[in-house]
Amino acid sequence: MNKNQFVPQIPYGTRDLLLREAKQKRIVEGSLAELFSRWGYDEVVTPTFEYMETLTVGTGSDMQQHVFKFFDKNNRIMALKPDMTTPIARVAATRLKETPLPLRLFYLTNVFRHEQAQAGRQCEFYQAGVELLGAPGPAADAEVVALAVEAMLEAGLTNFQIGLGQVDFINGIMAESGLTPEHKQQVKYAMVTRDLVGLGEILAQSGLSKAAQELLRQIPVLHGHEDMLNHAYQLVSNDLSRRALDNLADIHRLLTGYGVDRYVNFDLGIIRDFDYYTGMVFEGYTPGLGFPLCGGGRYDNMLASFGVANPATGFALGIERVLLALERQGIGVSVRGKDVYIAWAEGKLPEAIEAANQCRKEGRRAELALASESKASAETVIAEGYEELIYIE
Ligand SMILES: N[C@@H](Cc1c[nH]c[nH+]1)C(=O)O
Repeated sequence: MNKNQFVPQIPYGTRDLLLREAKQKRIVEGSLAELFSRWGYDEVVTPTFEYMETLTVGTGSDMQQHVFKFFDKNNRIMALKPDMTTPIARVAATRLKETPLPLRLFYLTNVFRHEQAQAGRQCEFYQAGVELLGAPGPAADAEVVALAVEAMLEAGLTNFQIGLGQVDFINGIMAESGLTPEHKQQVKYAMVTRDLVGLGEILAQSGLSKAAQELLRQIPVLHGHEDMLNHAYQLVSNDLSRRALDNLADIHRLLTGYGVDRYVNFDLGIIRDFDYYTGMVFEGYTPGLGFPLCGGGRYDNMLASFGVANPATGFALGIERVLLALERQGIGVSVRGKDVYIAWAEGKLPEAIEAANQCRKEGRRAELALASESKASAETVIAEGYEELIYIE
């Protein structure tokens, strides 16, 4: 081989989805689009990139470090969208401003974030998600969580759990703790990354009372069912945290009505990696995958930053993560095989084209040979997975 031969590479954190994987992706996305539409959601498509200042309005400072930025011809800073929640809030506050609420929107798209790449975590990845805009109460939150459960079932997963949390539980504790803003940020970061040792160290240096430290240290392990909520209620005395727990109980009651409560437990340690959440938050986990399959929550302040104050809630599901989980759990996505191979003897191409047209009209997947061949050689293709050989002679 020529030593100087150019070996093209793809950028860090990107992947080619080939053949079977691309087909599986399309099948899963297709069934999710139908599911969302059965629940009354309409699709929206927004640009791949936005002005950086638009994304800054929506996403917090932490996420901005993960955004891919570039300049347009006029030197304005652009960014590849790191999620769809901010672009949808922009659309809802501008072009869809006059549309009656609530608005139910869904999307299937690629998004971009600088990440430490590994299987299931790439810098470019695909999301399916919904945003429910203009509805403040637990009914909207329960709808979104129930739809997330249905989306995972629709994709073929059965073994998963949703952890349901509420950001105000922690906010209430933080507010009464007297932590400095800097320490608050560090505590939150340790909780997002589930770094319990780090959390312990930060608290030890915080100057808080032993009781306050103990309470904050417990948050990441506060997960379970109703009895855990009751226990948490006893731990806190501030209004904000208690209202957060009441809100979770209300949402959970509705999830029982949806028949999905067995997939949901409470997890008060959930803090998502976007700063925009203002209420319930959730993440979906499955065995064998070290990061969430889906996540979402309520974000009531984002639309106001675009000039139209409206509450909102939503979630997104990682398509590659779902495919990876299906593969690791040995669950096949049934991908349609090859139906017919049409081969032809010397001079018979026109008849073979006609046969191929006919098969395709009947909805069969027909592959037409591009050169004449003997019947014996054509017959070997059956071993390649075609269901039928048509030989024109
Ligand atoms: N945009 C969030 C998910 C979400 C949708 N709506 C609210 N949250 C994410 O990418 O994780």
